[in-house]
Amino acid sequence: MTHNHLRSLLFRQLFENVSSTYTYVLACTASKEAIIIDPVLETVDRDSKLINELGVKLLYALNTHVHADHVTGTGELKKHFPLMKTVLANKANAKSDLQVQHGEKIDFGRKSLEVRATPGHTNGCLTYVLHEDRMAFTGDALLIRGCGRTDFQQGNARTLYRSVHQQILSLPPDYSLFPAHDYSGLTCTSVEEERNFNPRLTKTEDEFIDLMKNLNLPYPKHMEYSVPANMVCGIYDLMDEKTRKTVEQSLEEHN
Ligand SMILES: N[C@@H](CCC(=O)N[C@@H](CSS)C(=O)NCC(=O)O)C(=O)O
Ligand SMILES: [Fe+2]
Repeated sequence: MTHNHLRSLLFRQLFENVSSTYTYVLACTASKEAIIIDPVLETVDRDSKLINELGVKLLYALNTHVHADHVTGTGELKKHFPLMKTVLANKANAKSDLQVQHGEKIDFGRKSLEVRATPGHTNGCLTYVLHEDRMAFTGDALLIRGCGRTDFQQGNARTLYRSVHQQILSLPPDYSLFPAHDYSGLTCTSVEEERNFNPRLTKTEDEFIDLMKNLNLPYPKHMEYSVPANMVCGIYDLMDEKTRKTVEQSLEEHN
């Protein structure tokens, strides 16, 4: 007799349309233990309601990195789910309940995420791999047909190129890849697609570095307060006063 129902995954991809961020809820259907990846402050109420409706128990809120373009929802989520723990990479040098590093596992029920360090967009960028469901959550290291920029925080194009090739595109070709953002309406991709069609990562390392130097993108509009807010996982009490006031004000304007 098989027990596949005991190993199955409950999965939701959610979208925040101001920052074009994807948030993911994953739960083990057998135990109902769940995690959330990259929640956004503005959509915490929506996401909390969904988690309650699904009847799952939220163990961890994982940030793939210290985001620069929006404030993480992990701090506000703690108010809804007090036992939940915030997670960031130890290399992020930030404040979180748990600091994880390359090679560690994050378990929820019968499911286990492998933590892979994929620096280059920031030093603390992580990719979370769920091998048994052949999925990986790449944050801003690898975007669909793109990649994270390398012109601020601790960005380094050579490091990013190596991270993506060694830790993400080296996964089996059928693995599905889920990024932290998409700006063109695409929702997910696969290792095979990105190996063949990623216009940046199919270049040589030197060509990639040259291309990344010349992107000329404007800085994210909310970077000045998003980075310090995310360095403390979006927890108001841990923010300096100016950051807290700006975050509160921007949330009021949103609501
Ligand atoms: N316009 C947005 C910011 C867009 C941006 O810079 N996105 C980042 C990911 S969020 S740190 C990025 O790496 N983009 C790569 C690319 O090629 O677009 C805003 O103002 O918030
Ligand atoms: Fe980012």
